[in-house]
Amino acid sequence: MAQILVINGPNLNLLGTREPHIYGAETLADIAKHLAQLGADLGVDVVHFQHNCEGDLVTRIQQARGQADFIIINAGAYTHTSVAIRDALAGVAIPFVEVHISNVHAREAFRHHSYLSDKAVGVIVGLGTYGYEAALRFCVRELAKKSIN
Ligand SMILES: O=C1C[C@@](O)(C(=O)O)C[C@@H](O)[C@@H]1O
Repeated sequence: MAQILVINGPNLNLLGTREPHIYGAETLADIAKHLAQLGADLGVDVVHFQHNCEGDLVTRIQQARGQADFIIINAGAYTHTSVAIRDALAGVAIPFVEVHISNVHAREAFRHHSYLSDKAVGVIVGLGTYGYEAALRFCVRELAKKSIN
């Protein structure tokens, strides 16, 4: 069964209570549960990982080599700062989709640049927590295309 690794970075463990006017009321546990259920319906294994530390995120990306077929990543604030996470994603060469709950382009200028976007297969911003579901559906479609060809 194909594996899709969902990675969430710093402060996303606070979803539900963190600036709900920006990030909504859903918790990370709600999102993880929903994605696991959707993954089961779509026939893929969804593995979830959250960490607040950059090095742990890098290590988890490295461990995905040979395991994950796709990565969905919301690197939180590290999106805008982390060459290390960019290098890890490039290093393992696993296709990935970058997700942001908020529309980062409608926010502070420092959120407009991402160290990940030009390496991503695609980027989803501003769709709220539905962005994760959209990303998962996209990944499953891509994997199905690959297995047909
Ligand atoms: O932590 C986050 C969350 C975020 O990645 C989002 O999902 O909208 C946007 C980032 O700028 C911010 O630092």
